[in-house]
Amino acid sequence: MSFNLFQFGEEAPVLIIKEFIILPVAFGRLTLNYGKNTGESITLIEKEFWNDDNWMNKILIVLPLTADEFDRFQTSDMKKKRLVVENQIGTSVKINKLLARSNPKPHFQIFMTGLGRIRVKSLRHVGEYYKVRYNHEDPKLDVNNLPNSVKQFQTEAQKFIKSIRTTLSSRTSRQLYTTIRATPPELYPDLLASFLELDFSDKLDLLRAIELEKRFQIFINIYQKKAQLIPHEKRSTDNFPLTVLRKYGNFDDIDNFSRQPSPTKQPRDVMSKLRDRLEAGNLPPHAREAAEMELLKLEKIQSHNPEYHVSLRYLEFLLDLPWSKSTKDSVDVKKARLDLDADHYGMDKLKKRILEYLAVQSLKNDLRGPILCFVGPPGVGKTSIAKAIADTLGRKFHRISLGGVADQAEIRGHRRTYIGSLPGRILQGIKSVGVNNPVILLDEVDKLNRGVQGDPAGALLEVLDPEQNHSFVDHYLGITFDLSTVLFICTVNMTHTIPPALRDRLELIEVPGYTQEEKVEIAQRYLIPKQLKKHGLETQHLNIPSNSTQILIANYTREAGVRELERQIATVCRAVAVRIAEARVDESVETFNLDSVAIEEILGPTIFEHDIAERVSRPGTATGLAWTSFGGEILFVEVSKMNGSGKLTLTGNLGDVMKESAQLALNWIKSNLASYRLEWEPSTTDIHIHFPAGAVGKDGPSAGVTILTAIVSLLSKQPVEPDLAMTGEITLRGMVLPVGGIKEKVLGAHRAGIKKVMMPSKNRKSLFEIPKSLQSQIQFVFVSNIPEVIQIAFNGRVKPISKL
Ligand SMILES: Nc1ncnc2c1ncn2[C@@H]1O[C@H](COP(=O)(O)OP(=O)(O)OP(=O)(O)O)[C@@H](O)[C@H]1O
Repeated sequence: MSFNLFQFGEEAPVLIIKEFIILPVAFGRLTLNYGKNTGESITLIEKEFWNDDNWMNKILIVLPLTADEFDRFQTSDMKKKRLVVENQIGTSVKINKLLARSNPKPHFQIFMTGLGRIRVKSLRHVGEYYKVRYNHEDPKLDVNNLPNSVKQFQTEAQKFIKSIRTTLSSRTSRQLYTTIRATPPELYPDLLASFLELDFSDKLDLLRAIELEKRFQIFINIYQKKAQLIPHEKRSTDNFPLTVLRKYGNFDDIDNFSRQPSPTKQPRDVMSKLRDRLEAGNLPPHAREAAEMELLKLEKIQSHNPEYHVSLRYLEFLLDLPWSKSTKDSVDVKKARLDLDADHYGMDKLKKRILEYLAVQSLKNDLRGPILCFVGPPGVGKTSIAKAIADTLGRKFHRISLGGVADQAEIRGHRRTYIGSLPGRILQGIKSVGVNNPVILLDEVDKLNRGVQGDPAGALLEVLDPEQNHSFVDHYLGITFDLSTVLFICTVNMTHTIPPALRDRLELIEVPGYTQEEKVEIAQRYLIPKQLKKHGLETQHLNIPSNSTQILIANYTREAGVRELERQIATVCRAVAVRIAEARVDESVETFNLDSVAIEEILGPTIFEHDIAERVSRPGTATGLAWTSFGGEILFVEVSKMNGSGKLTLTGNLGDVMKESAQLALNWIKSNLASYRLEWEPSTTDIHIHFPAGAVGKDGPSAGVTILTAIVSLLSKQPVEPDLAMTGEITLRGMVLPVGGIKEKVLGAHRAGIKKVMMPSKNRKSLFEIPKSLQSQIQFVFVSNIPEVIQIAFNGRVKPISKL
């Protein structure tokens, strides 16, 4: 995946949704049913919120589209999807409550509060849903220079509020006034509109009105249009607004608004509360001094001054930080061993290293030491084992995803002089867990980007360096905060993209992909019980025998880890939950046995077919093995020739090293044409080599033997042996050199149904990494030069003349 260096703004998951709007400062409730068209939204909510302990602190973007735009989005490719959503206006929201229900059919209920308008800058597909980068679109109202529409609005709004008030209890009406006072004036149209039953198009006009003059005018038009719908004689009576007032449900929710201070009057109790907190908090001297200074400054600023809010937010953040709150460690290596074994199958090497680490640190009575970094494909349990470490130590856990971060301010905060400045993610995380010694997982450190906004890896170095991190300065906070008691753990998918200076500080520990047998064990022991519990099912409700788990793994997933498998098991559990909920009426609930027929009924026909033999049945194609950040995978190489002038064309998003391998292969063949009796006139023939799946970037020298085999296959008109996959680097003189990632490649080959793997002789020693169960299912052949490659790839059907 590549990132544009010039993408600014924050990133958050996005719910792209047809004709549903939540306005800033409004409450909204959204019901998401499990259905064909809601798969992406459901996965988003499950992964980003339901399965994440930190969901309360996350931002969701709700992006409303018209029916027309939505259809266009659904039916187009990624490029066109981007055109549909980029530059659109949406709302950033905070989810207040999330309910998963299975009655009458499975659905999520999401209760949320709109925070502000945003403009989408760019769209990114992450697995099965989308994320957007966005900018805030919050122009402020200049109170000294009000546009005309705002003045007109003030009169209309007063009428409106007065009439609403008569229909409300005195308590609710007080709350309403508090809410209005607490809302910045530029958001008044949104606030009042949230009390009206509005059409989608009216709401959309209002949402998309960034310019304030226009926004106020739109509200006035909407309000007046609503008023005209009411018969004249009723209009003058006080109950007019009731007829247009939305049935708002729980009016008490309005209380939640009142967390902001009044923009027109400086509430005295805000100051005294802050002072009380300052006195009660056990702040170190330098933080106390900074807080006192800020408090003095705040007392002097009028509350309608924009500076007031900036200063108040800063002070609240400073006081919220857990300067002296920490949890007590319980480092007990025996217990840690049991805890890790209790939720994680296998992973012996990793567990051993973690226990050693804990043992050493407990002897030193200090958890400072090398920074552990777990390396492996997605879904192999890197995050969940880090969480288990936190649990066994009795520490709080916080995860920070760094994928695609290109701005050092994400780590170290913005200086307060910036409008909308925020603290960095490290301190935000520490604030959210409420203690200063959590385990912080820095996820996807290998996907940090260097952007125009500074180098985030440099900032991270400071965070991780034990020499420096006791006096870490976040630009927003402006004073030092001691990070030395935080236990940092990093995860990466691949090592070569970790910024080099950072790699130096990390102790890399490999977490490899799983074999089919290991996956069955993980599913039977952990994933199935976990999902049953999550869906409110008992073991007597659903039986998944291990041969059915095998079918799920082989036919419905293709991954190195077990994340997709867990998702498929969750789908099965949901389907069974529905059956049980429906069956309850006549009270007979039998154990549901998941056999192959039931699997197909619930999950549909097999997703992955083993079609390799068919793909390589024609001359000119060969199957290679590649190592990617998702684990090992098979990779096809296709070659064709045409009349021309001896040109070589390479397609399929290749890196330079891979292009060089192709050139090497071709040159070796040119110099050995005669001895293999290959039909080719280089000066009048063009050769085209293509690597399918052009969207995925490919590089490295290990495809050399595969490219060579595919070309020989084309020129000799002989198909390559079916069920054979290969890897190895070639040299111009015909040698085959060893390559890396053998274990992942072999696991990938096995997943794809390959029966025979050809690899360089020098890689023979890598076989010890491969589980015994796999060694008996795959035949390994070793080669040290190109003639041997050709001999094995064609099973003796292509031979050099000299050996005839
Ligand atoms: N060995 C294992 N035993 C039990 N459960 C496992 C094991 N490995 C993975 N899992 C489960 O698989 C799921 C996915 O794991 P997790 O999210 O930790 O993967 P990850 O390696 O961190 O992936 P990513 O790199 O995408 O963040 C979790 O529910 C985890 O508990």
